[in-house]
Formats: sequence, structure tokens, C-alpha cells
Amino acid sequence: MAASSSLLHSSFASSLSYKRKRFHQNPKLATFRRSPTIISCTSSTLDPSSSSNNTPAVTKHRRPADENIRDEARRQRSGLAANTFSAKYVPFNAGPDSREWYSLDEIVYRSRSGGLLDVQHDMEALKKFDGVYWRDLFDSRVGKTTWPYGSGVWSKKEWVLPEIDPDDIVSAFEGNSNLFWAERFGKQFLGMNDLWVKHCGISHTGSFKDLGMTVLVSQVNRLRKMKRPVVGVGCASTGDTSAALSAYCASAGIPSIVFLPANKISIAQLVQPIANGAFVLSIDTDFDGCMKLIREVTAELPIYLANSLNSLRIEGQKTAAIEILQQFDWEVPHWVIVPGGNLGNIYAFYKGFKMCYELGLVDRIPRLVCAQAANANPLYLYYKSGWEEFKPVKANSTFASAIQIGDPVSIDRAVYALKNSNGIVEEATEEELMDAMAQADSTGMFICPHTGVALTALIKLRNSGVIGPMDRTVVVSTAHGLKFTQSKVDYHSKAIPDMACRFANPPVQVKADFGAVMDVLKKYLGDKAPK
Ligand SMILES: Cc1ncc(COP(=O)(O)O)c(C=O)c1O
Ligand SMILES: N[C@@H](CCOP(=O)(O)O)C(=O)O
Repeated sequence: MAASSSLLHSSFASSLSYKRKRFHQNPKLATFRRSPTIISCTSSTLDPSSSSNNTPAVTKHRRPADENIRDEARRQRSGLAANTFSAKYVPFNAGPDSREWYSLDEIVYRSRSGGLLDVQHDMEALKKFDGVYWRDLFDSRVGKTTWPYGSGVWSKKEWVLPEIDPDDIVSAFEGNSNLFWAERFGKQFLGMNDLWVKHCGISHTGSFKDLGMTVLVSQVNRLRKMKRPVVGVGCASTGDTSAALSAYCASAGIPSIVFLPANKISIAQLVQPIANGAFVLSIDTDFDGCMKLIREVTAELPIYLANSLNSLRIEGQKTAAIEILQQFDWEVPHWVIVPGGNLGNIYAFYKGFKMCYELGLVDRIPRLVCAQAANANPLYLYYKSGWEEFKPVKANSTFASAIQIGDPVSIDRAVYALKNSNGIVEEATEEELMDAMAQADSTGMFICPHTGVALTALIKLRNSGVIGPMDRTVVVSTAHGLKFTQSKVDYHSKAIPDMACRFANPPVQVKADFGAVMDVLKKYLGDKAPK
């Protein structure tokens, strides 16, 4: 049974009463019922306490004062038919003959042959509802505090972890991040008028990692309630994964253990897991060394692995792609540019776009670009070799420290995503990424160096004519600039060896004296005056 397409011709608001009827008629749909906190306004009711006698009273169906949003969601669910959607782990990119699969309640990160896993949804069950139905459902949940759908991730729950009980969900209402129209940057530096920056770093812990971590920690919460052997959750990190893991674990009261490469992450990132009460190991190696250690440790101890090797993370991260389409009112951009390190996120974007295409929400997917720092560029080298042979590299120090990764665990996922989206890989030198960051900041953004890597890819592809001036393009900003202030201080102080820092804007030292202040201001204003 396909959901009615009559919704195509009516706004969601006017179709609400129609939908309500349908929910009641079909018990399967009842699980999607909108929150009863919808404002119902009756013009016949006048508010006697109102200063204006003609002001209509607004009657809200509020939850009782002693009921929180989780209780409210539980009450609304009671008596409703069980959820009909499901998902399981399968080997990543397995052929049609593969019979290998695992329940999401199993603790498994790799397939029998040692390959990656993927969360596979029951697409036939999801396809029983048409694209219009899913678009309307997702749109109806934006901007609410209804548990758990107020989250940008859990507003797509049926496509993420369909079987988890909302009671087990650990969420900070992540997602729903700003899609910023980069008007001035686009116009001034690139001659573009449809350039957008998806600010995934304006988030609970300051990076896109929140999107995946809410899913992973929620599943851990469920496993612990099921008495599965999970004493704590652990990750290797260049700073953002550990920040997200420690925050979500702390909010659920679950121990977290983080392996950090000593002296290779920013102070703001280091202090996040410390403040959130994680067990922090600062290890004298790089990220790849930490990753190797955490994999060995999680194979021995009842510590659940939280890196994106664990495919649950991808399920949350893919919702950023769905959100972009939603923010464009389900129009597909031409290009989406993502900075890549361990390479889970580029696949997550592909997966989100692909699901929207397969389930009829959109009619195509965008072309993807993965951008790497030249100092940590194994994917770029692989791409340039014509996908001949992958060789891990020793990652060198980069201002884009969160992507200083030489042996990415999701290399196969990234290649799959790029091949199936007619994708491109670009790279950025240190000077290029820092200049791009400074230029973007000078137009009112405050981005991280990784976003500088992505912007460099855009600049190169625009200059070579691959990306056209009218192409609607989205650059994914992966972390908040405030996590990386030292790199900005170094740049604007022109304190970086062998870097011109062409767009530096250092503060002017001036005496506390009216004349001295006037002199520098007059010079400044004179330079700015129209010639
Ligand atoms: C800020 C930031 N940007 C980009 C990335 C790259 O994401 P991925 O590892 O999924 O490629 C990471 C982490 O790796 C990150 O922390
Ligand atoms: N940038 C990441 C590196 C680890 O990536 P993950 O997505 O596999 O956890 C970080 O912040 O640690």
C-alpha cells in the first residue's frame, strides 16, 4: 500500500486533519502521530483575562506539570501498534548472495572476512510509504521539543534505529544545524550566488560527531539495559569524537574511555572529555597509533568501540544529508564538499542522499567532493592513481589536526561513495587551507581549519571551471571555529614559519592617548575611503 499522493497538492498544515484520520484508521501509522502539543485555536473562545476583549484564547494541550517529555512520549505510545520497520548489520557492499547478517543488539564491528559492516534497513517496509509521506513526516517534526523527534537525527528515527525504544535514546536534540548562505564569500571570492555552508559544528559538543554519537550511545544504553557485557565505551580520537562520546556518555551515566594522541589536539578539544568525566589516556603516538590500540583493547575488554568503524555512527551522521535536502525544500544541490579524515562522514553523506533517492524523496543525488589536507592525503593519492592501489601514509602535522589521519578505517566506504556519486577528491596545502579559513572568516564566518580544507577544494574546482558559477554548492563545516582558536591566533600574528599569512588582521598596538588613537583611526578610515 503506497501512501496517498494527494498530499502532493496540499500544504502540510491543511493536510493535518486528513492525516490524523489516517493515523487512526491505520494502526501502523499511529506510531507517527504528531504530538498533541499542537496549538488549537478556537475563535469562539475569548480570554476573559485579556486586556483586549476580542483576543482569541489559545488553548494548548499541554502535558501535565508532573510529566516530562520522555514520560509524555511513553504515554502517547502506550496501546499503539508495534513499529514495523527494522534494520540489521550486513557486510559492507556484500553481493546479493551474501547471507551474513547480525542483529543490531549484537556486539560486532567487522564481518566474518574482516571487512566493514553496514546497517541495512528493510527498504521494502520503508517503500510502503511514498516520498511525499516521508518528506511531510520529517518536515512536521522540525523545531519541536517532542521526544525524541525534536532532534534532527531522531526526527528520522524510522531510517536510523527504527527498533530502539525512545526511552533508551540519549539525545541532546542535536542536528537541525544552520545551512548558512555564504552570500559575501561566494560573490566576492568565487563569483557564485548559490553557495551554502552546512554548519554541522554549531552543535552540542561543537562538531558533527554528535549526530553519530547520539545513535551509538543510545544503542549502548539499550544494550546495557539488556544486560549485555558493556562496561564502558571507548574511542581513539583527534579531539571531536572524544568530545562527543564523553558528553553523551556523561549524560547517560555510562563510563567513557578516550585515547588521544599526546600534544596533537587543541586545548579546547582536550578539555571537553576531561570536563565530562571521561577516563582520558594521552598516548605518545599519532591518531593511527591510538586507533590500532583501541581496536586491540576493545577486542579484549568489555569496552564498546565508538569510532566510525562502528557503522551505527554512520546512521546518525547520514541525517545531515537528509537535512540539507529538507532545508532546500527537497531540491538537490549540485555539489556537496566534505572534509575527510577517517572517511566515515563522506560515506554517511552518500548514504543519506541515496536513501532519499531510493525512497522517492528526490530524483537524483548531488556530486560529492572529499577534501583532504595535503599533509594527510591517502585518499587523494589513491584517487589520483586512478583508484589503482591504496597505500596508507604517515600523516604529517596539519592545522586541520582533526583530519591528521594516514590510515583511514573507512577507506572502502569512501571509495564506494565517490564512485557512485561521480565524486572528486581534492587536497589543500597548509597555506591554502589557512588562507581559505581567513578569507571565510573575513566575510563573517568563524570556521575551523577543516572547513578551510573544504573551501580550498571549492576554490580549486571553481577556478578550474569544474564547479560552475550558478551551481548550488554546499560546503560541510564539520567543527566550530572556537575549538581551533590557536591556529587563528598564529595566522593573524603572522607567526607561522614559511607562510605569508596574506589575510592576517593583527591588532594595532596604540598608546592610551586621544591623539594617538585618532591618528591610527584616520589612517584606517583613509585607507577604506572609496577611491
Ligand atoms: C572537524 C572534523 N572534520 C572532519 C573530520 C573528518 O571526518 P571523517 O573522519 O568522517 O572523514 C573529522 C574527524 O575525522 C573532524 O573531527
Ligand atoms: N576526527 C575524528 C577522528 C576519528 O574519527 P571517527 O569518526 O572514526 O571517530 C575525531 O575527532 O576523533
